[in-house]
Parts: sequence; C-alpha cells; structure tokens
Amino acid sequence: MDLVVPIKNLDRAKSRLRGAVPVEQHADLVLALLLDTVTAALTSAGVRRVLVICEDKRVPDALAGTGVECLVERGLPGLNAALSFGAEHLRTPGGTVGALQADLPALRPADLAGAIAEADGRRAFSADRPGTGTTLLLAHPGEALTPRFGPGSAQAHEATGARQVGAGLASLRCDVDTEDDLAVAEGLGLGKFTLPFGLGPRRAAIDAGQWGCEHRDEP
Ligand SMILES: Nc1nc2c(ncn2[C@@H]2O[C@H](COP(=O)(O)OP(=O)(O)OP(=O)(O)O)[C@@H](O)[C@H]2O)c(=O)[nH]1
Ligand SMILES: C=C(OP(=O)(O)O)C(=O)O
Repeated sequence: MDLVVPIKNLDRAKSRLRGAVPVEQHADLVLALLLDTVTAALTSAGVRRVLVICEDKRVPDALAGTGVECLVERGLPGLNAALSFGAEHLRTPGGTVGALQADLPALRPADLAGAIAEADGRRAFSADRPGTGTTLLLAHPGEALTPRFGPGSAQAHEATGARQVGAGLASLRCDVDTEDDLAVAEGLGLGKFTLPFGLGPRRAAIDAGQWGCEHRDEP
C-alpha cells in the first residue's frame, strides 16, 4: 500500500486555520500538521511508501531524512489533479494506492493500519469527523485512484464504489481545518511536531509572557 499526500503552498494552505497562531507561524503550523501525519503514516502496518505532492520547496527540505518521499509540482490544476499525479507515480501492477489528507496531527499508526485492514483490498474511504469529507481513500489493487476530494467528498467517493471504513477510528477521522479541530486533535494526543502549537503549551507560553501579545487574555 502506497499513499499520496497533497499539500499546497504553505502560506496559502489551511486558510480556515489562520489566526490560530501568530501570522508568522502559520506556515510552520501547516508543516507541523503534515510532518505528524506522514511520519505516523510511514510507520503504519501495511504502508510501504508515502509520497507528498507539494507546491513549496520548504516541504522537501522539512521531509529530508524522514523516509517520506516528495515531489514538487508546478501548475497542476488543483487537489484531485495533484493526487492523481502522485498516485500514478506510485502505481505498480497489482499494487494498491491511496490518498491521505495532510492535516491529521493525532494520527495513530494503528488506526491507519486498522482502516487498511478493514478495507481488505476493496476500494474504500474514511470520512472526517463531520462525516462529509474524506481523510483517506484507498483504491482497488491495480486500479487508478480516481479521487473526488472537495466539498461533500465522502458521498462522492461512495458514489465511485468506495465503502466506508474506520468509522470508529478517531485519530484517522480528526482532520484539522479550524482552531476547534486543533483542540479536538489535542484531546486525542498531538504528534511531536504539532504539540507546541496546541492550546496547552501555548497557554503555558502566554502565562510565561513568551507568546504574541495579540493572544494574551489581558491587554
Ligand atoms: N499539491 C497540491 N495540494 C493541494 C492543492 N489544492 C489543495 N491541496 C492540498 O489538499 C488538501 C485539501 O485542500 P483544501 O481543502 O482545498 O484546503 P486546505 O489547505 O485544507 O484548507 P482551507 O484553505 O482552509 O480550505 C490540503 O492539504 C491542501 O494543502 C493543489 O493544487 N496542489
Ligand atoms: C478536501 C477535503 O477536505 P478539507 O476541505 O477538510 O481539507 C475533503 O474532505 O475532500
């Protein structure tokens, strides 16, 4: 099983998360979410290769030495095109390709392995917490990925013949689009890269006077 993970330009990515941290740390937070996701994925049973498709040269630099592969794309027309490009790069005869979202900082390798095992070689997807989006898509062995990510992608993937897996696997379903999502992920247990951006460490830094004054409770 080989997984492709898409990430756009770090300054433009995760716009709904803007303001969760001081503006100069936004790209670092996006990168931290990615690093926790892909390093967890690479240690999951059943996962062989993890390939990040990015738009930003800071990403391959940050992934150096992790074992996660990376290609910088230029000008592909959007998320699904980037995913298909990566999946075709990974595809081998009879091998399985999948797509994993880049914003799963609480991901536990056992949860990803559990979803892959539950799919048992069938085309499958895992929904996000609200149930409308997709955090993981697995193709049928040997077949193209045929991604349908975007608004309402859970239903769109179901319509392509994918069955839902991992309904009870919280860390796989917890994508982080908003500051509230970050708090939920923190409750599940953030990976080491995202941990410093959680509310707990930030609260401690605020109390110690080491955080941007716009985040202080008192003026
Ligand atoms: N390589 C690549 N990645 C993309 C592209 N478009 C979106 N992505 C990534 O695909 C994932 C889902 O993208 P979106 O839902 O559009 O955006 P987002 O960055 O998660 O967040 P918002 O800006 O808050 O919507 C994110 O990891 C994006 O960074 C693209 O054209 N190329
Ligand atoms: C693109 C998707 O997710 P998000 O907007 O949460 O990144 C999706 O779930 O298909």
